[in-house]
Amino acid sequence: MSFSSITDFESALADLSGPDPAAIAAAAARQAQLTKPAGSLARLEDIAVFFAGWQGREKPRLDRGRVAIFAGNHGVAARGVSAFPSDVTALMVANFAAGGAAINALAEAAGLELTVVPIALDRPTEDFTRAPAMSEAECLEALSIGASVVTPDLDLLAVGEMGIGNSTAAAALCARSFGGRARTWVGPGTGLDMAGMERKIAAVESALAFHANAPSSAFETLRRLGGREIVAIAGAVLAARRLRVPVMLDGFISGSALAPLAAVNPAITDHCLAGHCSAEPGHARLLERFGLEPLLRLEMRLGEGSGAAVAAQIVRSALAAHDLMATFAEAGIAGAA
Ligand SMILES: O=C(O)c1ccc[n+]([C@@H]2O[C@H](COP(=O)([O-])O)[C@@H](O)[C@H]2O)c1
Ligand SMILES: Cc1cc2nc[nH]c2cc1C
Repeated sequence: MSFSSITDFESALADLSGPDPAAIAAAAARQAQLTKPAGSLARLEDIAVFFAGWQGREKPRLDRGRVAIFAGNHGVAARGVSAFPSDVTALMVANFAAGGAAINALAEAAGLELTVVPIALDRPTEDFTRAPAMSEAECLEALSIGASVVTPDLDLLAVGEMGIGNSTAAAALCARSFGGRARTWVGPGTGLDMAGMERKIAAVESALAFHANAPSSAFETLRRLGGREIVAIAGAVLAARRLRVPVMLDGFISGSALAPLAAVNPAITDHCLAGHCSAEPGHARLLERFGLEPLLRLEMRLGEGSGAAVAAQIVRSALAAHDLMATFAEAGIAGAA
């Protein structure tokens, strides 16, 4: 899937297919027959049925899962809104390639493959407090780059990001999409002190004022306030929907990619699970807006797909129970009276 025009993007967002009702019914019926009191595996049961619906099979699988990490640099970082300098983005991309980052260990532990996609790191986006972050062509290109990591053989796509300054973009995207004051969406990111937080709040406030009269479409919000890695996540999630590949979201920044889309069509998160709730304060608020209950609350705030990779292990447990447990009939046990 690629996005060669804004219309391509808008039609994909307007025309979201649903899960397979027959597979959902078959998986739910199987859950009801497994040797346990009805509902006792609770959300593990829901996860199995969710995967059945999107994969279109009674017994869903997780043979091939991919973590896709997108990386981008941000003009707004020059405003002192991160605890780290922008060159750390490229250095961490090199670390992902060398196998030394947290996500390398966590993807390996979860049995997921890892794809790292740096996007024009030597060309930071414009400072969105005084200009649109990207041109239309740049935004479409980032959407298509995101879509290109999704292949029909995937059983799960986990989305992650790396980009110094991108929690400022995420806060701006959420505020513009869902309303609320800048300070309700801004948090410490990589570890800002109080003075840094005030600069970050001021940057988000300036951005909201600068773009206040711009069209409120999902594309314009992404283009004006997003970053290339964030836009790529939006493209990947749309492509996954087209191919019915379930998605595991990561933290605040990965989720913020869907805020402008959800403001237009809330069904965009229907094929997504929230892997965890990050310590970044805006994340809990964002998940509430999406109506998603996170699988984990470990107070992580790393990004790079780390929370999504850990949560994939919960999915493995859910699918194993669904696939491998005996039914009451098979075990010769009478069901509930
Ligand atoms: O996933 C999260 O919720 C999360 C929370 C705080 C920071 N991060 C990561 O830290 C970077 C953004 O933080 P900052 O302070 O540079 O805006 C970016 O590379 C993210 O992957 C990620
Ligand atoms: C070291 C470092 C690693 C990261 N991984 C994702 N975001 C990050 C930000 C920093 C600063």
